[in-house]
Amino acid sequence: MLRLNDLSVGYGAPRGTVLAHLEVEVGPGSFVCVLGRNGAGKSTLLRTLSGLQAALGGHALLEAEDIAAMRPQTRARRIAVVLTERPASPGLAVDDVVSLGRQPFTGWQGRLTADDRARVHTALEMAGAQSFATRLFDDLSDGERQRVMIARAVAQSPQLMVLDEITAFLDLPGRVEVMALLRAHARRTGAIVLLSSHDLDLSLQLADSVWLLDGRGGLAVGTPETLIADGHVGRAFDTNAVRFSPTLGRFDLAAQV
Ligand SMILES: Nc1ncnc2c1ncn2[C@@H]1O[C@H](COP(=O)(O)OP(=O)(O)OP(=O)(O)O)[C@@H](O)[C@H]1O
Repeated sequence: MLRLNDLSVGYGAPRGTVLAHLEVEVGPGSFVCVLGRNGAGKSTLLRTLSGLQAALGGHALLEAEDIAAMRPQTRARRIAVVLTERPASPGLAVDDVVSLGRQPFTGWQGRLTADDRARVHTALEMAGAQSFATRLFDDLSDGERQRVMIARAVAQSPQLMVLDEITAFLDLPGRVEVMALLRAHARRTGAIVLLSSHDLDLSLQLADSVWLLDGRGGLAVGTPETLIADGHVGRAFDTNAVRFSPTLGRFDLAAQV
């Protein structure tokens, strides 16, 4: 269970609070999409939930344990984070990079057990990265690297997986495939998967639950169906040029454009 308990996130002055007093609970096995326009606060929220940024107030609890107070080793075992930044991995082959996902569990020598190796193998297959497992990570395309980082997170077998705009470099079939595999991973392992995305259509089709940031500091939480029907999606994304149609379930150009 992930619980946001009166959580406020943001920065010092001048930007200050981005999202305030969040109260949300997520059960195991949920695939949650975090949606909102540019600057709404998706990355700020996900960084805070990953323990990479201090909260301005309140707590984020994973299985009742405050994420901010976890020892780095504990956090590394329980939370996997995938960001769009490219980690430089000079000289490392893809399977070495994915094996790093097991590092929080290996002893001080970092030796992989047969179980660790099996998890790495399965993760590479799941993420569709098996065919380039022996290549150098730094030689891969952006989309291929993104799959490797997903494989590393899967190999880590975390309770919470946080992925920030990771589908940005993937082509359309790749995005569908990756989001579907993350949802299946959540269901199969009981992990909570939190993914921010600008892929509104796909997210609304695949998410168990959506966290919709309205860009004014508000957060609406619900199933895609309820958020669409209640007009939250339109309020968060409509502009003079495009409008979300709840009946069609997609954006249309506004009449005057
Ligand atoms: N390091 C920072 N210091 C101060 N303010 C920041 C910092 N990073 C982001 N912000 C501000 O916080 C707000 C939320 O930014 P954030 O990056 O979380 O939005 P986002 O929803 O992830 O946007 P995008 O879709 O463009 O990636 C914005 O107003 C942004 O300018």
